[in-house]
Amino acid sequence: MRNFFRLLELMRPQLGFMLLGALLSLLALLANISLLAVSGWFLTIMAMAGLTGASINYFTPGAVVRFLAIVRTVGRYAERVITHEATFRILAQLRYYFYQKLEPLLPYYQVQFQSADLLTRMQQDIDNLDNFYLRILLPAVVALVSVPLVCAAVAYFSVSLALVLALVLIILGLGLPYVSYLWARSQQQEKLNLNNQMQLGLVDGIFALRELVMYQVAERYQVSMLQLSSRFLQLELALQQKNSVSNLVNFLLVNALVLCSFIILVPLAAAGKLAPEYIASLSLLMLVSIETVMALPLACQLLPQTLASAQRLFDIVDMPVPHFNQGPDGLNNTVAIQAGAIAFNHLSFSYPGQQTYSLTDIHVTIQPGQKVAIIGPSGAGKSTLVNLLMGFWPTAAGQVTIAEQDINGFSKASLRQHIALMSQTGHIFNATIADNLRLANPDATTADMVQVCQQVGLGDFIASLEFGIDTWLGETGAGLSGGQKQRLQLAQVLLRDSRVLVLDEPSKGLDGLTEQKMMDEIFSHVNAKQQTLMMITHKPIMLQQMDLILVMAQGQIIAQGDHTSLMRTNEYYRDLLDYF
Ligand SMILES: Nc1ncnc2c1ncn2[C@@H]1O[C@H](COP(=O)(O)OP(=O)(O)OP(=O)(O)O)[C@@H](O)[C@H]1O
Repeated sequence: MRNFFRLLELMRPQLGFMLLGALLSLLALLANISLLAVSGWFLTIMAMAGLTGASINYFTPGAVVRFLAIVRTVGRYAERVITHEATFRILAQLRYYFYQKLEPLLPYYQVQFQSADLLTRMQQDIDNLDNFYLRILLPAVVALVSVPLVCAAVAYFSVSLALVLALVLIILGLGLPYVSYLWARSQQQEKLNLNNQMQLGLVDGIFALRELVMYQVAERYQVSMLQLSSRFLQLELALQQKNSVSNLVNFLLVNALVLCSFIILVPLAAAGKLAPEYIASLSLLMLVSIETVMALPLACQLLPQTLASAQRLFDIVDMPVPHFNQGPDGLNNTVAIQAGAIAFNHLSFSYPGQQTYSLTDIHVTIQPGQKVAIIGPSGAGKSTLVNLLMGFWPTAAGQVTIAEQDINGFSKASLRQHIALMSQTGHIFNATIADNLRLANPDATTADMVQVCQQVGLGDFIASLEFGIDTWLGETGAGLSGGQKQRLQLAQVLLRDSRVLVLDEPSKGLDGLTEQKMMDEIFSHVNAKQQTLMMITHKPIMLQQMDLILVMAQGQIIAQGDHTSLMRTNEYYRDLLDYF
């Protein structure tokens, strides 16, 4: 129930729309019930007048019927508009809220989150929450108000009929759905789990399609997906069958209610305690009064599923947020990042939930404008070091400082404005080359973009394309080769014009000539702009041009110096270069 109230609290800003929607819904429902009841009464008195030849005023009832019909139609239309407006606003607000909560957690909990699972949560679970107002709260509120009103109106004519009506409505609205829920609970749960499994399997399968085909396991994958899918269909069928049984009981109860109304009302009319024209009116009212609770079975069915979706989303929201102790996005920070030295002061770091340290006692200072290479075997901690500089994780033991200020205190915005990172796992968006470049610098002109593409060796390729830099790239840059993707990411970093460039193996996989040209361009760019360069690389041609080389192994800096001195004095460095 805690999730129920948390959802209510989240939706509070849309309370006005929600209440207006409920009011209109109630109005349309009551107009419909009254319309049928008044019509029944009107038809009866008209028939009786026809039989007896009595003259009656049919203008007033006719006008009332027309008025109720208009209220019902307009009310239903307005109700649809307002309740859908409220739902869309709620959804937009929930999406924004959950994304805002998720964003600061993402680099921190990268290992725990599975992208397919996150996708399901952010898309399907949030979509499931749209049921909460439209299909759960709204019917419940409407039933709570309308059932007592309709029963009170019937009690005015016959208390016993009102009691029978109340009993049937409670059975139809709550009893029957509860029994159906218990009956189908385990299958519903299994269906939900299967649905999640299918989504995860499908997303993983699509991402890994090439590997599945390559390792000849695509067929096995298809069979496992088919098994899940046929079990899902079996469950759907079983649930539909149960639903049909519940619909049958529903139908029988409603008709029994109408029969009951005749059994109670006819003797009353015979005894002169009820005007006979009310018999048809009240019987029709019985028939239509089930509309007050008609949406409750679905609400009961959707409630557990919606609360389960809310729980999955709140599980993310409730994860402890890494504490960065952020400062304001002030000018001082910007000035400091632009001009200050970067220092790692006895920095040790372990990833959340890990027992071992990925970095141990890193102690080094990088002066503004210095070109620094970081080398070391796989798993040495090179990427971790640059990720800490980017502020992706808060540091606990030791410090990373810029101009002697702890970066935990810098705002993320000012840190990322002045430190540009080209990581190994950069993402190319499903957009044009120009759109991808503008992500890095929204103010870049076409000339800037063309120039930077030339610098990274993409000039000829882009010139050969029919639409040039306006060429659409497809999902994750499908229209580019691996090397071209890498160069496009480098172009983004250069276009960003930051004070510090952090490049994680920028020339990995490129042929010697392209690599040489690209590196020359990077160095002349960095020299011209007096930028600080930190580069993870193993390429000797680059190492020779670096001011400082940090040799890392098992999370430590085991040697540092320039290429010539390290070649002369450090055997590990020489072996490492031979190895690469
Ligand atoms: N998100 C993470 N969660 C937990 N452990 C991690 C995470 N990222 C890296 N590690 C661990 O930290 C250690 C250092 O990893 P890191 O990626 O920094 O090495 P690297 O030197 O950059 O390796 P490579 O050259 O292969 O990219 C490794 O033991 C790795 O398993």
